Amino acid sequence: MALAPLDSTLRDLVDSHSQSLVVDTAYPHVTLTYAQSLDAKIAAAPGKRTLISGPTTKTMTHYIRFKHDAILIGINTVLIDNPSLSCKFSNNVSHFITPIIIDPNFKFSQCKHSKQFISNYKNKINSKPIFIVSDETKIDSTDEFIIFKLPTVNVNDHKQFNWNLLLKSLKSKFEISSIMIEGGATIINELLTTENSSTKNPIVDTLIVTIGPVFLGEHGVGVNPNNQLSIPNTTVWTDNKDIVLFSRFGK
Ligand SMILES: NC(=O)c1ccc[n+]([C@@H]2O[C@H](COP(=O)([O-])OP(=O)(O)OC[C@H]3O[C@@H](n4cnc5c(N)ncnc54)[C@H](O)[C@@H]3O)[C@@H](O)[C@H]2O)c1
Ligand SMILES: Nc1nc(=O)c(N)c(NC[C@H](O)[C@H](O)[C@H](O)COP(=O)(O)O)[nH]1
Repeated sequence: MALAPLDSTLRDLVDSHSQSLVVDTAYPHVTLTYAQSLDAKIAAAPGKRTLISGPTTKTMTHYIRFKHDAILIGINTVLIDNPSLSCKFSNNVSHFITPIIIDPNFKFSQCKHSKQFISNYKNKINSKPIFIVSDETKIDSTDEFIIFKLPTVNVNDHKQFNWNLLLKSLKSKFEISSIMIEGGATIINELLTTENSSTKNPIVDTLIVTIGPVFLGEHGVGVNPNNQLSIPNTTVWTDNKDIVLFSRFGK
């Protein structure tokens, strides 16, 4: 289905929040963006794809994709939502975004749905997807995707990547200068409280949160970072349905 027209104020806000203030850095520009309910849930229940935001902010999401080299999500979101991870916004030119999936144990091998983003690569809609897997995983790149191996540490029996190493590696190995991170909950919670190890600023440069006019209740999947967190430099947009909060988070 065609996207709704892009609201011009939203376009200006995305433009002013998508540029790196510091260009010469070892890190890509990181935009963290997601849609949440009024009770800070991003899905109605684990495993349930849930529409929270409306058509105007959906167009904004695709415009944000248009402004970034890559889109990163966690493997659970891939398995639950079967996302297209493509950019449907075009300004006479198409934008080939690179899907990046965080999948230390390569759970993607258990994927039972149609793998939309792989078909999109084969149909020349996306760039070739990159899976980030643990360096202990025995899987190699194929003609459908790139396997990129990184070391992990064990935290509560989970293999954990270091976000600083991961983001710097994406820039140095794949020339990714800007990355949009869409979730899910685990990744959002981690990134909200991760520092850039050189500057000690938040590792996220820009935060864009869409709030839909709905409560999703106690079974919902929540955004709840470990620590208390104040959001600096905020600007708010609304169309009297959704509310979008923009922040130059990392500065
Ligand atoms: N509303 C929104 O904007 C939005 C956006 C994306 C996803 N979602 C929802 O989020 C839910 C999924 O969230 P979730 O938390 O279960 O899954 P997730 O998509 O965040 O994936 C979590 C998995 O990613 C891997 N991972 C994450 N951080 C890692 C790290 N530092 N090192 C190594 N591996 C790491 C692990 O395998 C982990 O189990 C789904 O219901 C989806 O619909 C909502
Ligand atoms: N903006 C937004 N509003 C929502 O109500 C919602 N549930 C998501 N969720 C983001 C999640 O990552 C989805 O899986 C992808 O947004 C799927 O979108 P695509 O198929 O890639 O176009 N995002």
